[in-house]
Amino acid sequence: MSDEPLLKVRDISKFYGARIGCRNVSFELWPGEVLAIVGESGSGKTTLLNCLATRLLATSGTIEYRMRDGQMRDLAHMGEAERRFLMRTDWGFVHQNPADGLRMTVSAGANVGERLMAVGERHYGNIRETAGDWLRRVEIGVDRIDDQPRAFSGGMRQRLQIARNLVTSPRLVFMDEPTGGLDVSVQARLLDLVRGLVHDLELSAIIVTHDLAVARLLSHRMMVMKDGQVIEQGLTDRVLDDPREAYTQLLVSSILQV
Ligand SMILES: Nc1ncnc2c1ncn2[C@@H]1O[C@H](COP(=O)(O)OP(=O)(O)OP(=O)(O)O)[C@@H](O)[C@H]1O
Repeated sequence: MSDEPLLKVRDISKFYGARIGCRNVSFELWPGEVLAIVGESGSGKTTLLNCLATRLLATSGTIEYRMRDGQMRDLAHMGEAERRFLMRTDWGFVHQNPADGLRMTVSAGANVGERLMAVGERHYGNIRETAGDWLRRVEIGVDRIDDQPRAFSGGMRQRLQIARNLVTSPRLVFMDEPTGGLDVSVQARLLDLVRGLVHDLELSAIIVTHDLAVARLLSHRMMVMKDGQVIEQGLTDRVLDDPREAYTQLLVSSILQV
C-alpha cells in the first residue's frame, strides 16, 4: 500500500432543500482498500456514494483524489472534460441495475470495447480480443460476444457491467448494491467473482450495501450510516464482531437472528 490516500473526504454534506441526504462525512480511502458503506434504507448511503463519484454536487465539504501522476486534486475544481475522462478510465461505477450501466442495444463485446476506445485503443482486433478475454474472466462464454445484454440473465448482465468497468484497469470502483437485484445463489457466485477481481487487480472500492454479509465478504473497513451521518466506522471484522454503537448492535443482531 502507498503512504498517500487515494481519496481524502472532508466534511461532505448534501442537502436536498431542507432534507438531509448526508452530513459531515469525513474519511480517507487507501490504495487497495475496500470500504463498505452500510445502513438502513434512507440513511444516506447512495447520496454519499453519488457525491464521492461526482454524480451529485455536494452542498459543502471537499473531496480530493490522487491522480496517476501523484497529485491530489479537488474534484469540485476539476473541469468537466477532465472529470468525465476520469470517470471513463480511472474510475468505475457499478449500478445496482445493470441496465443503468450498460448499453442494452449494442453487443456485449461493444459494451466492453467502448471503454477501451475511451482510453485511445483503436485497433479492432485488439479491442475484440480484450473484450473476449474479459467476458471469459467474468464467466460469460465468448460465443455470446455479439449478443446484446437484453438477451442476458440478470447475473450475466451484472457480470458484463463489471467487465465493462474493469477493462480499463481503473484504480477506484464505486458499487451501489452490486448484488441487490439478484437471487441468493447468483449473488454468492457474483460476490466470489468480485472478491477475486478486486484482490487480483489490487483495486480500491467503495461499496454501498444494506447487506452486512456483503460487507463482511468484500470489505476491509466499513462505515455505518444513520440519518445521513456516519455513526461508527472501523475494520469490518471489528465493527461486525464488536459493534460499539447501540444502532450497529441492533443492525448486527437483527441480521444474525434471520
Ligand atoms: N433526489 C432527492 N430529492 C430529495 N430527497 C432525496 C433525494 N434523494 C434522496 N433523498 C433523501 O435523502 C435521504 C437519503 O437517501 P439515500 O437514497 O441516500 O439513502 P440510502 O441509504 O441510499 O437508501 P436506500 O438503501 O433505500 O437506497 C432520504 O431521506 C431520502 O429521502
